[in-house]
Amino acid sequence: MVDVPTLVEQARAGRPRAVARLISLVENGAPELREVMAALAPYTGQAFTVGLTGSPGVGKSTSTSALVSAYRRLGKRVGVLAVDPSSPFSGGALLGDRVRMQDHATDPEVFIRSMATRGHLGGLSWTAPQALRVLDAAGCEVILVETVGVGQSEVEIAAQADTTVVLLAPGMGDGIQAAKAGILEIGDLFVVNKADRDGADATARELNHMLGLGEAREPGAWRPPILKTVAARGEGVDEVVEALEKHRAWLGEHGELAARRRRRASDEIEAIALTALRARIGDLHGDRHLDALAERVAAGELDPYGAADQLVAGLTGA
Ligand SMILES: Nc1nc2c(ncn2[C@@H]2O[C@H](COP(=O)(O)OP(=O)(O)OP(=O)(O)O)[C@@H](O)[C@H]2O)c(=O)[nH]1
Repeated sequence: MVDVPTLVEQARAGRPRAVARLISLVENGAPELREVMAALAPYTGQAFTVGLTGSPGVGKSTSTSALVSAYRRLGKRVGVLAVDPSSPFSGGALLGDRVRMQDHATDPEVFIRSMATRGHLGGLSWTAPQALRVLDAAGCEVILVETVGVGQSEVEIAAQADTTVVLLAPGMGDGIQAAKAGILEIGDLFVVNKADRDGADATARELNHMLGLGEAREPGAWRPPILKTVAARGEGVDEVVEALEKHRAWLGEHGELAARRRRRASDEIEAIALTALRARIGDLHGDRHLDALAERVAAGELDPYGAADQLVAGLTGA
């Protein structure tokens, strides 16, 4: 049995084990989640969430760790969520292996957690936002969401944050790769890491060109800055924090923060509702009903839309 009220109280007091247990409940899609989310709701909405994405090897975990240090210097409580949508492995193991994060392992004001979401019942659309709620309620003022890889799901997760940082590194043809993966559109901030290597300026220029940053924009529009860092030495990282704070202020002034959060909430509600519907289709009709419809569709006796209508109609009034 999970004692939800006690767990929530402990998490709010910043007890790492309680935070970890709540995130495990999210990850496992536990039945207690409904109660957990209801209890957490009044304490959420405070954290500034920052998504970080970029090709493997650009230095995401090094940058995340450097950003944690920078925010800690400002006295902020920080949460880190590393999401790996392609991995079925869960628990803290993943990040535990990530040596660069170990600098913060003993800091009681830093909460680090990795999540594997492959095969999760509700999919990604609700696991990451719900884990964010836990960290938010635990008093994290900033939450960094690092995604592993740049597949479509990773991009979606990073784009769900208040502010999204796209990381690149010189000499990897990264600009072009990023454009292909559709991540240029989601960047509020671009960071060319490994600026100690040749080609950082060229990458920044290429990016500037691809983003059309030289062109005129509407007055008041956000112009994504391109910054350079050497994350391994912490260089340029304070400037990234400054740019993040600028973007946060811009979001607030333009009503975008609220709009982004509403969009995120609406995705979350839809995902939960769809999961519930899917479960009800299964419960109400069982496979036999679906099989019978499928047989008729396959035999050309019924069209798939008509069959789907019959399935959905069975849900009303249930
Ligand atoms: N030269 C240089 N190397 C760096 C810098 N930042 C990170 N690295 C190195 O780049 C490699 C990849 O860094 P990670 O932080 O693991 O990169 P990642 O993007 O998280 O990579 P994945 O774990 O594969 O997703 C490591 O060997 C780092 O030490 C930098 O600013 N300059």
